[in-house]
Amino acid sequence: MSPNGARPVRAHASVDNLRTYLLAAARRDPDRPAVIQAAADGGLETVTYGELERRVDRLVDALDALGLDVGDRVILESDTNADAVATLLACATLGLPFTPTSPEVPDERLLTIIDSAEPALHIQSDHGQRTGIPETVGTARFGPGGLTVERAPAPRVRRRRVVTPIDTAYITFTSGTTGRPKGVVMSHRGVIAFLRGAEAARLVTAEDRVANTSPLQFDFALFDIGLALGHGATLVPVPRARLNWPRRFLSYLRDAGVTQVDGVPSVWRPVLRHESDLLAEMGQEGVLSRITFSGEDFPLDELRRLQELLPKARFTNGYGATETMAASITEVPNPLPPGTERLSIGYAVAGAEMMLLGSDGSPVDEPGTIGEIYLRSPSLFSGYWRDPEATRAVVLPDPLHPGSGQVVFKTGDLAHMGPEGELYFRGRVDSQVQIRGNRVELGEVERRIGQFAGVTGAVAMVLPREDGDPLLHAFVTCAPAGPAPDTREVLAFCRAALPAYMVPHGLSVVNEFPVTVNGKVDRTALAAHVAS
Ligand SMILES: Nc1ncnc2c1ncn2[C@@H]1O[C@H](COS(=O)(=O)NC(=O)C[C@H](N)c2ccccc2)[C@@H](O)[C@H]1O
Repeated sequence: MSPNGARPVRAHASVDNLRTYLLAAARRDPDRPAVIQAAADGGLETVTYGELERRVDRLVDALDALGLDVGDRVILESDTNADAVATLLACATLGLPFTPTSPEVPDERLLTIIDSAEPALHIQSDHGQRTGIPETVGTARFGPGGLTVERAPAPRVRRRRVVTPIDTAYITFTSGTTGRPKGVVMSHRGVIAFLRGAEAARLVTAEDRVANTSPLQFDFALFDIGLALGHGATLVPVPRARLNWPRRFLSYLRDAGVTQVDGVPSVWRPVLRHESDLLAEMGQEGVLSRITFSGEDFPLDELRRLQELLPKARFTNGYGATETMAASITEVPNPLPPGTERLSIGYAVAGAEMMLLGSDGSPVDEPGTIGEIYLRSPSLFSGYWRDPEATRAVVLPDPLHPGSGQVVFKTGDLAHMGPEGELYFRGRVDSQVQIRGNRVELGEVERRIGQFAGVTGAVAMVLPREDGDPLLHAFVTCAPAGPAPDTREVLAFCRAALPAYMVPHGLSVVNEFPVTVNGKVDRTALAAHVAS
């Protein structure tokens, strides 16, 4: 019995709960490897499904003893590893929503999240460095030995007894474009609905070893955990430090026998730049059988170079927003047919539906015409944490059946439909820019610049200006060997093929593109580059 006499809360094995869904393989074959990870001695260690479940249950008992109530929040700060997964599964078992964050998230952002989430507990790993957690929050550490409580959370009376599928599994804070981060509240039912929908894409079998390269606060990491464990496969978390050293990154993948690598496009940039030979060697070995990416457009010239090095691998484009975990999983042909201008984001996963609406709210079903993607999905989030107004702005009555009570998610993404109804991403609604009254598609400018000899990457954006038209500016990276391209020549090259209003006003050569903590191109940092 727990301290105040209540029956301990548990998720019953029969209902949808992250723990039951992700540990199902432990029932089937507890000796299979659940996680292969870097060991303290620099080698690799394996945690089986049986061992993982033992760690979960030991953490459940320790957390249960703290007398937290279903719905009390826990901040889980860690790199992705077996003990972090055990901790989030222990939280799921007890109905404690976890807010994932990672060591590289700056202090003031963590404090903003704590201010919003008002968590009962902050848990970090044994060797976590975080200090300065407010007194109102309990603190603890986890490790292979279990949970060590440093500061017990404030006592509370337990009101709830059971954990239900619509209870919150996690709240992940996105860096919303407007400063204040928004807490995306995902229920057990929602997360499992997407993972079940993704099963139909048959990305993974139990023999696969899936490398995760995203930080825990990015739901691409949570998808990787769900995908690997949900199929009884093996999760291989890649330590952050390895990602910045391409040779160490590739040797880690090889040593761990990784068969799939999940990551945003930027994780491949250093490898393509510095270790293409080693990657080509691995491509010939044929162990790497699938590359799954998401988060932003994969620049096509980089994707083509990656495909040349991995001719036997399959490529998958995962599209969607944290508010529904994701929306579509689409096979990308390898090699890309010549002349391909954009990647398809295909069709929504089983059980969900993407539709295009025009700015007047009417359905767009004319191939080639741009509309905004609205998503009907069983994995729709529960809402933004304590922000009903922001929720109402994106969870809308189904425009096709307004009286039905159905709701859809307004994605803020634009797309056009292809001949078979498959969708092609055309940027964000708020990134459609007008230059001197003309709509400019930044991707088109970037594609043109990318064709200039020696340019390896291009990012176009408008720089805000107090007075007068916003200025179109482009940033390029170039091959390490060759000379930096002459900016005047690049602009002349644009003028030869683009209307005048689409020719950048300025062009900067940068060594590499800055990325956000989630690994996406950081356009704010780029703009600051020019301001400085
Ligand atoms: N494959 C894409 N092409 C092009 N633009 C994209 C793409 N995937 C997102 N995006 C963009 O990123 C936005 C969502 O950003 S997010 O909320 O941080 N979520 C993600 O980036 C990852 C997403 N939750 C996810 C998790 C797990 C598997 C697949 C996808 C979308 O609305 C798109 O604008």
